[in-house]
Amino acid sequence: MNAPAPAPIRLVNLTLGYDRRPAVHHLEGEIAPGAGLAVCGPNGAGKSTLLKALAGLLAPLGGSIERGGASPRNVAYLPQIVDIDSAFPINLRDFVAMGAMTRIGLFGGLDAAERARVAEAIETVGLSGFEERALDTLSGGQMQRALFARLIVQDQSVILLDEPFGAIDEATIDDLLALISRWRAEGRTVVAVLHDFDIARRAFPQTLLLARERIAWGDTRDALCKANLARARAMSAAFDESARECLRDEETRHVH
Ligand SMILES: Nc1ncnc2c1ncn2[C@@H]1O[C@H](COP(=O)(O)OP(=O)(O)OP(=O)(O)O)[C@@H](O)[C@H]1O
Repeated sequence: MNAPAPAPIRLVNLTLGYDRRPAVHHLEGEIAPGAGLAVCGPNGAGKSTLLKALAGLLAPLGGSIERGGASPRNVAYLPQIVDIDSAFPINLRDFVAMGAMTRIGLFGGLDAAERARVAEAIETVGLSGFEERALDTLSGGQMQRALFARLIVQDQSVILLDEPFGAIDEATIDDLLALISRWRAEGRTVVAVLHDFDIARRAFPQTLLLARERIAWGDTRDALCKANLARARAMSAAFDESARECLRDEETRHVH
């Protein structure tokens, strides 16, 4: 694995947001090495925001993410498909090879070992024969497979997936879930934002149910129980988008 010894990722009183407006409040928890964690919750709950922070793309407004010596560079991050530019003029092989960039640099050439790794990744996701195809000619499911092939080449110990199964068919979902189990069997940590609770129950032992704050974090079946889901919906509906400051911070300030 292209990574240092695994350490837990600790979220310490973590508050995240944009332009000082909090989107996720006071999150506490620990993601153990090798964990399979689903992040679920209503629209706008802060799921993608949390993933961006775990990927090192968003600095906390408060609190911290402790990585035990690892850096965000040791994380492979798959953004939501809407945020990916598939019109980029590149063929599938070169796109998958971009996963090797942290090892070889932006303009470094691929040696034989890296080329073999790229070919194997393409085969693993079932896209052999598509190597020369332009990215913008791939179907949605094929594009998702290509993105997973790039993650294989990245070879990181922590893999973050933002809604990896939107608009793809059952067969592709099954293949990609098999890949996720393989990653976990290799000791990698996988954190995935999921809207489909059945997939969370099937493939992710742990779930964080988020609605701007932590509603539940633990065994997936317990976290996604009816009572918690109802609470998440109510919290989300009650959230005041115009609130510029975190209410709990305000209260703490008044107490002191
Ligand atoms: N770049 C941004 N600038 C300002 N506000 C943002 C930005 N990105 C997200 N937000 C706001 O942060 C909050 C959380 O958004 P986020 O995308 O994390 O939610 P989500 O749980 O992933 O939602 P969904 O299920 O709809 O994808 C929302 O209120 C959103 O409008």
